[in-house]
Amino acid sequence: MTRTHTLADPRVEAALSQMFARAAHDADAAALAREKLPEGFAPTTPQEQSDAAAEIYMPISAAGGQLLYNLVRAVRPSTVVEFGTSFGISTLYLAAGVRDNGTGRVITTELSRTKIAAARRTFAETGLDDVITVLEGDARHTLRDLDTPADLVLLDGWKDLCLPVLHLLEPRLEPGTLVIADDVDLDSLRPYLSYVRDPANGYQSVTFPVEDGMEISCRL
Ligand SMILES: C[S@@+](CC[C@H](N)C(=O)[O-])C[C@H]1O[C@@H](n2cnc3c(N)ncnc32)[C@H](O)[C@@H]1O
Repeated sequence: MTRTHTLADPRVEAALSQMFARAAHDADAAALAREKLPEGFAPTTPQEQSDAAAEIYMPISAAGGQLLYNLVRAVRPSTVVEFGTSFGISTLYLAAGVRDNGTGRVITTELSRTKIAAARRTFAETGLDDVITVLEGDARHTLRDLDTPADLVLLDGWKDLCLPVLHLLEPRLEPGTLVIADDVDLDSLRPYLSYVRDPANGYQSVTFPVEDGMEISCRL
């Protein structure tokens, strides 16, 4: 018997390949963003950073996405929470896993209105919009009143906010919940990594060597 999966759905394959092709031009888009923020990212607010970066995809890698899909299949989460939708590449991998589980949903949050509009179109075109809820705004507010446990978490927004967002979600993490963060090589993720790698804080954490590295932390 041939088995298939939603990542092989032509609509999903086409959306992912188009978005990865556009993301290949991120360096050009980043140069334009730097012109909008001549003093750099540091003195600006997360909203200003997101507005300046509205054309930049900054996606997880395809291999990272396949890892997320497999984790969703294995964990069978009722609720996946994602911080940092961007144009929706990682969200599609998560939602494909949810679709193939036949149960669950993805809640994702993003600051850039431009990106949210594009991501919503993509979610509808791929037929995955019924399992995705997009929360518009700052994750520190949109995820504050989450009314359910977060059964699998992807933290991929601005790296200096990953630790505050984790703290916000901690009351909703049951023992055994996996929290995944992308881009372990970035300096701005260091405070987060120090926290989840210190067993005193209640995680067993491992760096998974997929492309630029994902930190997978299990809530104890
Ligand atoms: C690295 S990109 C996410 C890439 C996405 N996960 C993917 O694989 O395509 C980070 C995104 O997080 C968003 N972001 C940053 N800080 C945020 C915040 N406080 N609340 C919501 N979204 C935020 C940015 O606007 C940006 O689009």
